[in-house]
Amino acid sequence: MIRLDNLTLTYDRHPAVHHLSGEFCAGSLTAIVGPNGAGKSTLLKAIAGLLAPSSGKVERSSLKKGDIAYLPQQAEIDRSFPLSVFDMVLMGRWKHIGSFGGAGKADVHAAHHALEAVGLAGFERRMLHQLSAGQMQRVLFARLMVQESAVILLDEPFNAIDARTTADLLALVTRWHSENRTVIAVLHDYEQVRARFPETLLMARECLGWGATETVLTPQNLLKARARSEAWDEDAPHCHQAVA
Ligand SMILES: Nc1ncnc2c1ncn2[C@@H]1O[C@H](COP(=O)(O)OP(=O)(O)OP(=O)(O)O)[C@@H](O)[C@H]1O
Repeated sequence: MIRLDNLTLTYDRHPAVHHLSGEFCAGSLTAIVGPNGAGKSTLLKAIAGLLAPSSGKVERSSLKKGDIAYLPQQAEIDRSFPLSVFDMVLMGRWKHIGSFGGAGKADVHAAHHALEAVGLAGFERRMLHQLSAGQMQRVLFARLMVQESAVILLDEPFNAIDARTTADLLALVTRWHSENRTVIAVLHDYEQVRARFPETLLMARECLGWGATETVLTPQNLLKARARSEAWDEDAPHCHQAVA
């Protein structure tokens, strides 16, 4: 379970996430939604341990760093690095391989199996910069598969991805959920969220709703989120408590 306790996250003292409290239960499948600039990616980074809270905390109970897999937005991934598809997927096995060991049979098998599962068998030797956006996303999902993490964080995983690839990758998300992993995804497609994600956190820097998707994604809440984000002052001083 991951618990947020009065969590506030800031950049250069500007608040991006405000006094957020609640919990992601073990095995839950949650969408984080909200307008642009609502703090969704910032929250995901804090859960991944990549951004320190300016106040409050993220409690990860007994989870260790390797138990949390994080998929950033595609724009944040440098594809010019000379790396093959196979090596990229194999890198996901680092916690099994360790710092000094080489990849064993089981690791190589897991990487091949994952590439097959995402429909990229035969692409092993391709370099990352030779892939389309959709193929790259399949590679990143294959890497998540071999990580075998208890918690999987996905930041806009289906952005600019065609319907077929989205359906394939959504099926993987559903499989992870059935395997009792905790999956948290930042998404913008409300229909997708309603159809596939039982829990939703709606935020506009602060929490506007967190719970069963049908009770959170109401027209009133969505209007409130839009109004809240439009009204937000980018130059607001450090962390005044927002009024609910
Ligand atoms: N590295 C950074 N340095 C300074 N400010 C940042 C940084 N990253 C994000 N911000 C600011 O923090 C706020 C929240 O950004 P964040 O990326 O978390 O929003 P988001 O909800 O993920 O938005 P989107 O839907 O557009 O991806 C925004 O006002 C943004 O400008």
